[in-house]
Amino acid sequence: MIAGPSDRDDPISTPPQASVYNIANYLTLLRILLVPVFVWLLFQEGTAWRLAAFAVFAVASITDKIDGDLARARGLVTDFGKIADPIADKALTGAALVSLSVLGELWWWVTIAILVREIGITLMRFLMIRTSVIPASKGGKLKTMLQVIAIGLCILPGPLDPLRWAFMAAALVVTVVTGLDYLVQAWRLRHTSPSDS
Ligand SMILES: O=P(O)(O)OC[C@H](O)CO
Repeated sequence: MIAGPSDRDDPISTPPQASVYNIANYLTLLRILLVPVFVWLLFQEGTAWRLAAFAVFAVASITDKIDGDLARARGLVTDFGKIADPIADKALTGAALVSLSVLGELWWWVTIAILVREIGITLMRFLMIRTSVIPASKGGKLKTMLQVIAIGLCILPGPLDPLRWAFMAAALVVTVVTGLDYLVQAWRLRHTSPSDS
């Protein structure tokens, strides 16, 4: 959930790396493939479908934790994983947020604020990919964990409102703050010559 193949604090990529064809990256791809399944289930009517959507969302979220642990334990951290892992997280949470807003169960402004941050940081990572890879920070992982819990609570049927909105508010705040932190990190990387470090 909050850990991924991208779990490394050093923003500069250093070879040699494991092959990209490894179990951790396959789990990341599985997470992406589960997104349309999850969305389809979410749009079906009835409590059973809701619970099925929640189950798929939970499984997909758990692969995030497993792929990160595997990558670290088996030395499978790759630049591909560092980029693909946050994208898989964003595909899952982004699809969930948009779906909930389309269904009228979440304010659009919350979804848009989170999407702007997520897409913006992803674009920034791509723009900087030639010079450095900015991996997920601890704050970024906390953000994903809070988003997953908040979304999970929104998916679940039942009277969970105070809890739902408390987690969604916390997720929103951490999403914005970590986004600003990545921007500062990127600015520093661009304005620090190799001789300065
Ligand atoms: O905040 P980001 O963009 O680094 O994403 C964090 C990842 O989703 C953690 O797995």
